[in-house]
Amino acid sequence: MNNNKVIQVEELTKMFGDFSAVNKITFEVEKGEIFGFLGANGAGKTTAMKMLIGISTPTSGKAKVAGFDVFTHAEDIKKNIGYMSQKFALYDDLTVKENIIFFGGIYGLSRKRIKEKSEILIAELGLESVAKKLVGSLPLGWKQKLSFSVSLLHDPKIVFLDEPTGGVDPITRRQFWELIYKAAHQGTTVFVTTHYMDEAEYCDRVSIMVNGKIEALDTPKKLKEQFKVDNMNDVFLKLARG
Ligand SMILES: Nc1ncnc2c1ncn2[C@@H]1O[C@H](COP(=O)(O)OP(=O)(O)OP(=O)(O)O)[C@@H](O)[C@H]1O
Repeated sequence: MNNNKVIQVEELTKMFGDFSAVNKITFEVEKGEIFGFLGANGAGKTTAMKMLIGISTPTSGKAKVAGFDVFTHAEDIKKNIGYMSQKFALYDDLTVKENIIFFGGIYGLSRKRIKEKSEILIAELGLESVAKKLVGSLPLGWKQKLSFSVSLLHDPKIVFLDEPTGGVDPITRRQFWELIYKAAHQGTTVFVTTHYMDEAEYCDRVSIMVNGKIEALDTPKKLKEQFKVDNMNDVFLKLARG
């Protein structure tokens, strides 16, 4: 595999009975790229992402993630990726520090490494004053930033973010995106689904799924040119709403 291609997908398909939830999608994502994965509700994003993170076997097609084949090496994929969603966050009844220690353990980090990482992470996020507080007592935006950092504890090549900023205000979302940029600058590939079109503008490239197919894929700038509109919201409306 070309080392710069962290995701390689060819004609990937998932059928539920006669229904193609994901219908022959083909794309590649490079190292350090922020790849936006957009589509209206029911377009097939979650189904596609589940195949890429190794928890759902495709019906047909090919896909490699972090160098591993989704058909034959799904377990290796799980160990080598980060994952964060709005729904799966941290444990509310553990403190900030305890969550880091807990997830560090799950990811197989040594005690020494967990200690180092937790100090760096708490300092980077400016969480010193709340390190011993229960995560449940923190505002949602802080939880999401912490959850993102925790998903990177084991230095994965790629992190999958499933609507990571749902429900928080635009300023907090912007701060969250600063963390995404930082991870990408350090070489982590970011695969992100979102319903916020301002966030689509922040991606290096964006794909838009409609009824199981990728109907458009390019940089936000080129997509706006192609559809002759001046924002991603209008690109999305033209495609996803017909
Ligand atoms: N296990 C399943 N069995 C049958 N149909 C399914 C199953 N999972 C998903 N689908 C269908 O596949 C289609 C795509 O669903 P999917 O959840 O992937 O969409 P999505 O783009 O992630 O939507 P959302 O933004 O609402 O999460 C939908 O029509 C859904 O009803």
